[in-house]
Amino acid sequence: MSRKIKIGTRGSKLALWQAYHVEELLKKAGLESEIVIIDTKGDQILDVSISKIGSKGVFTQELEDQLLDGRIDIAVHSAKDMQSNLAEEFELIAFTEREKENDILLSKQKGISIKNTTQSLVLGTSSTRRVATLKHFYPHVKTVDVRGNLQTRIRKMEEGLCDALLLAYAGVHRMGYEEMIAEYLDLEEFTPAVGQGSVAIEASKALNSELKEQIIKACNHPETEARLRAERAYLRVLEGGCSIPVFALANWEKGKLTLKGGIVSLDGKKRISFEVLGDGSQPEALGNELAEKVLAAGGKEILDQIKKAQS
Ligand SMILES: NCc1[nH]cc(CCC(=O)O)c1CC(=O)O
Repeated sequence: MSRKIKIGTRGSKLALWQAYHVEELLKKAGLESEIVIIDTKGDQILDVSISKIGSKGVFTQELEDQLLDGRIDIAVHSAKDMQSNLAEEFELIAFTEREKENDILLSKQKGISIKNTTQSLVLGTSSTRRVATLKHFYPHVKTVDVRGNLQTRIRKMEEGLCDALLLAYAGVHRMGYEEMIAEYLDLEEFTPAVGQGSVAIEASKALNSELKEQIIKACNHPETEARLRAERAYLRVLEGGCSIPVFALANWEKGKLTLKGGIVSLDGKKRISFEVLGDGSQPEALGNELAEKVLAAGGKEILDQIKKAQS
């Protein structure tokens, strides 16, 4: 009998949901697995803004160490938390079927909407993309930095820190708070972060190729994969970590991929966005094409400004 596949994950509730999700997909394909919880540096520094400590690898280093020495076979992540450039030894081998990509407002108050300009509204978020997008489209909305897991954020909201939280639908859905969703935000305005809504499976390139193929067959959703590879190629050119307000969303229609995405300046004054259309079999080329367009249209200046402000 073959041995159990070891799934490495962080210990947060959202991370565990993702690991159980992958375990379930493997099980449906007849593959046995076990979950190995790994503590990362990022889990220990929750009170400091990730953009201040540097996003690179704070949630992934310890998982990658264990991938390399074989203590785990795969590591499971929110696809959007994965940096665009992995170290040479690793690869993303599968992306689970994506769920709704939208950002949403979560609130206990009735009738909350960012479109209502007659009411003052304070939103809790810690994402530079969301703050800059609000400044651009909804300058009347105020924001306040809120950190921690979803449960902690909801508690802070209840204590009066903000009227609503601005979050990804996917995480809210996975944690079971859908009934508190007050508004779904428009994908044209709040174009999500690259990868939002999908779970990525990372492996060492040295992973046994037969096992790798079995895992891909069990967990990978090819349309989601094509969409995410296009988005991630875009992110790679922009060198965007989670602290840079870039956004991109690919869609799949009958073998064709559309990719819309861009960048917004931190003050919200400039927002550049394009849509490109290409062949579904060449997702990376499409990502590169979008990046070229965005950079040439002023994205380069915005990027340089942001890097200067954050250094
Ligand atoms: N940035 C943190 C993060 N990473 C993944 C999710 C949610 C799940 C997902 O988008 O796949 C979240 C929460 C959020 O942005 O609201």
